[in-house]
Amino acid sequence: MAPRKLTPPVLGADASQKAVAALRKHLSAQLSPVLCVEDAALAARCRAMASRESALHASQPDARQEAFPLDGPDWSQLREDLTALAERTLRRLAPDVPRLPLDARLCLRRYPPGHTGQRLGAHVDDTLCTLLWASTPGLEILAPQDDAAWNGADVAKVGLPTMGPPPKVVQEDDWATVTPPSADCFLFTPGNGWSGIVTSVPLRSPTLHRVAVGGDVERLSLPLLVSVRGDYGSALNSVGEALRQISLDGAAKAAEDRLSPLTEVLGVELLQHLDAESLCRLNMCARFFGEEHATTRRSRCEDAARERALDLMQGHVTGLCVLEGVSSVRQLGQQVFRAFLVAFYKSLAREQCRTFPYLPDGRRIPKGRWPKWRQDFQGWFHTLDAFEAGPVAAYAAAEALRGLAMAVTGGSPPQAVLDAAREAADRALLARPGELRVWVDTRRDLPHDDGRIAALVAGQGGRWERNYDSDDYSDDSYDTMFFGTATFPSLRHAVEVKDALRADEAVECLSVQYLDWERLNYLLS
Ligand SMILES: O=C(O)CCC(=O)C(=O)O
Ligand SMILES: [Fe+2]
Repeated sequence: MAPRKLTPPVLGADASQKAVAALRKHLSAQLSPVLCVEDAALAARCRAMASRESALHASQPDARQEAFPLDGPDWSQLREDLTALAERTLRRLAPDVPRLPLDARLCLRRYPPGHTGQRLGAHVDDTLCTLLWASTPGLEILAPQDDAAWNGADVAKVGLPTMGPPPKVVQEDDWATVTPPSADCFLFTPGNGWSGIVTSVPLRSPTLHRVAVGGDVERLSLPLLVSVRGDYGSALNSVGEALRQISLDGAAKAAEDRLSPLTEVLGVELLQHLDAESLCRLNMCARFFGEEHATTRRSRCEDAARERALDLMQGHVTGLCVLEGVSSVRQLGQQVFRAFLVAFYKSLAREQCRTFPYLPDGRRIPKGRWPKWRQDFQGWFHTLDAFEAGPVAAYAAAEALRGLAMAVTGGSPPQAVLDAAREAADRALLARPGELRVWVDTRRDLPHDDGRIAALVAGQGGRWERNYDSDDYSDDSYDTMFFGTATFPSLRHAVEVKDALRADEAVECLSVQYLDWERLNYLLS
């Protein structure tokens, strides 16, 4: 019996809000959801590049399926363009999902002619989502006749050994062949990581699929496997892994067994003591199995994160509360509050690595730790994470406050508000962790003064190094320059000794290496 054919709905470039809402419903309702995404130019590029690449590889005798890694600038460019299409698709379906950094893998699969039956076994992709171009149909998805009798846990168990009750078995006629409506289509399918991230489009299950293709035609495909990169990616993935375990080992029990028993055992107060990342992980679980707060409709973890972030913000937005005539950050109007968070994030993204390269525990701040876009529930974790990271957040908050005070008052905020923000920024700067190198210009290029300067610097735990003129090959011993560097254990150490250093007759002036770092120069002057 020829397999049934199934044509997925198309997400057109000009789809209305209503059409997109219908597609979301479709994704949520299907056991193995698939959408088509059209892009004629990209599809044509895939076709041309896939056949060119395939021609470079000799066929293995009897291979039912071969996969080739793709190297070189053309493939990198294509991967980027496909990833951009996947991201656009994702954002149209779930605009509330924060812009998480994505990673994508691309390979070429070749299904040589002359075989029948299954060519790539049934699986769910370990991705956030997958974008698939293929030269001909051949992808099959699970679409059982008794659809209503299946749930997500059944799909997760397909093909796996289990100790529990016998899993559902997929029959041959439970598969349907996906037939896109045109050759310009890509197939978009959610993977295992979807549900941990795209909570606004819940799924019955991610897409269980396989490839079965027969006949005399060679089939080529380019699957783009998209996942979330970085800390969040691994945090979310490990939660995804744990959740899969839970759903495999005891789905029925877990669905009933929400977060409340955990908090009953450990106490709700526990949530106050978790760091942002742990809270985020727990929240991910809570969103699956957790209890919502009856009035806020947020999960308990999300609520706890929000409360803690508000407490931490309280000290930083005093000036804003004064301007708005309220006494607590909780009373700030939603618009003002949002504007503050946007300004805070802008400032954080600008300052984090340059002014504050180190976290209080000595680690370097990883690039992109705080993404610019923070909305909805993950925003609270980013906010909390930032405020837990020491003075960098206090500095960003003070900077944000100053800009916002200007905007709120049409350019003339009360001096007291500006002064308070300035003071908060200076305090944050003085608490900057990590080494600081100070440039010291001297009045003479003679090394005679070095002992004195070195002693002053060493008094604050620092070290002094005179710069040498590497081009000076003359045999006099004074091939030293008019400057050197003093490296202090922290900025505060430098500020402690700056007056004594500047008072020394040998010292001309002090500066820090970043010339646009005006405030620090001011503090050191
Ligand atoms: O080749 C195909 O059409 C599907 C490939 C696939 O499912 C995968 O690479 O995960
Ligand atoms: Fe796949």
